[in-house]
Amino acid sequence: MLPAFEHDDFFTGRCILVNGPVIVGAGPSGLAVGAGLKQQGVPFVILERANCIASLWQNRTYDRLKLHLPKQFCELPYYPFPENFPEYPTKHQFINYLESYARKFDIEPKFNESVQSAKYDESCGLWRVKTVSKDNSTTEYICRWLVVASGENAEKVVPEFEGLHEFEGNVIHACDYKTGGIYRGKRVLVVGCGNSGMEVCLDLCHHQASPSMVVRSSVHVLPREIFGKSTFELAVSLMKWIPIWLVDKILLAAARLILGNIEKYGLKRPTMGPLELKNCEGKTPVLDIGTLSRIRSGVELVNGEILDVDSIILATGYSSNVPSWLKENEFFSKDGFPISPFPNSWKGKAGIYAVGFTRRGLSGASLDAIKVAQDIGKIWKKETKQKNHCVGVSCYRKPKP
Ligand SMILES: Cc1cc2nc3c(=O)[nH]c(=O)nc-3n(C[C@H](O)[C@H](O)[C@H](O)COP(=O)(O)OP(=O)(O)OC[C@H]3O[C@@H](n4cnc5c(N)ncnc54)[C@H](O)[C@@H]3O)c2cc1C
Ligand SMILES: NC(=O)C1=CN([C@@H]2O[C@H](COP(=O)(O)OP(=O)(O)OC[C@H]3O[C@@H](n4cnc5c(N)ncnc54)[C@H](OP(=O)(O)O)[C@@H]3O)[C@@H](O)[C@H]2O)C=CC1
Ligand SMILES: O=C(O)C(=O)Cc1c[nH]c2ccccc12
Repeated sequence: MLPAFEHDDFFTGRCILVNGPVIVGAGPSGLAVGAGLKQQGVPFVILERANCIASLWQNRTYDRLKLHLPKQFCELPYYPFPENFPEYPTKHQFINYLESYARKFDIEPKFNESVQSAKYDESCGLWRVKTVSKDNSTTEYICRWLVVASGENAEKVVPEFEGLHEFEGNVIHACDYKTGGIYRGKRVLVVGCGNSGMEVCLDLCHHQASPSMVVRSSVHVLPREIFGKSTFELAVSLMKWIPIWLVDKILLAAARLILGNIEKYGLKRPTMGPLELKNCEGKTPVLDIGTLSRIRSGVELVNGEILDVDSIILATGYSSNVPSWLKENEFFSKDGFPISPFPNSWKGKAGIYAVGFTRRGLSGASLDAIKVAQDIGKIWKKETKQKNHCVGVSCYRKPKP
């Protein structure tokens, strides 16, 4: 049955019926679901607001970025990284991999289509997904399944603070920072001490700028490696055997041994351990790739002082944008993340799915993608078989004798 149009919902653009799921976002999550569906012969449409795949990686990250988890935790399903990739691939290597991933599975997202709203139409049991493109034309996609893969980092968080509007220097968000060339010899205030803030500071140091970092609350900094083994890998192995709080204790002891007492640089540690904090609140620990040694080599601690700076970089994080377009309140909460925690966050009612919202980076996204593609594939095949059977019956004509 085709959807009934409501009075208050008058729509003038194109209308496209999709025989399969609509996937919102062509980042690693959307591509991984696409690959799983392609393998089963299930048709789908990926809607992407940018003009390329993985726009977070291509357009909103700095040049020097490398994956900070070892490569085995960052591969997408069904297609491994090339063998010559280093332990921590560069962003360019990762982007090349994603491009070949899309090519391998013949995934062609619809670019420049930003999803403005998605609503379940109970009258026909279908999702109605409206997009607007660059030329302002609108399209409505109608489908049985909706896969939300728009990312945990869809929008930048830009805080308001006193004096920001009067400040005459240059203010950017970390997502617009590429390299420190233009900051040579300048005093730069970096607001935020997550992985972005830390790595932007390090890059500024490499470019002979003088960064100061605002540390609002507390942060766990861990060495990226512990005795030659990736901290993340070590944590994952330990968690199979011992409780998470004990793993945290071990990580913190190792961090103390390797990094020393970081509190003396003004970096207070949260009371909860690093992995528990990541699990409970989604706050990612900083994996140090050299910033700490720069702090040691001489950054002053400023507290309540007035700082004279030339530029500001807001490394204040990101948010999901799902609440701005998804008209639904059972599966996603107001913060733009699924209400049910991992591992039950991938499937909702009425054909809605979420991929890449478990705060477990690329490995979490891959796990979601496999489950979602399998689930949709199973239902799609069953329904398609039934439909074909029906069509077969209705088209049957008794041959003339
Ligand atoms: C600087 C940085 C470094 C990171 N490094 C690592 C790492 O080393 N290892 C790791 O595991 N994770 C890392 N992450 C986490 C990151 O979330 C994942 O790497 C990955 O990008 C998540 O993929 P995704 O497809 O879920 O989201 P995204 O990559 O954000 O892709 C979502 C896509 O959806 C599109 N979109 C959003 N809203 C709409 C809309 N309304 N309509 C249409 N399209 C829309 C976006 O344009 C985007 O292309 C990093 C994150 C950042 C910010
Ligand atoms: N190499 C890599 O792989 C990298 C990975 N990433 C990943 O990208 C994701 C996003 O990281 P990131 O961009 O660092 O964001 P985060 O959300 O991790 O960190 C944001 C930081 O900004 C601070 N902050 C927010 N608002 C304010 C404010 N108004 N005043 C002062 N401080 C403020 C936060 O402080 P508070 O804690 O007090 O809220 C926090 O320190 C993470 O998952 C991270 O791991 C990022 C960079 C590199
Ligand atoms: O980089 C990110 O955003 C990630 O979410 C990767 C990640 C998942 N679990 C972690 C635990 C410690 C450090 C990074 C991660």
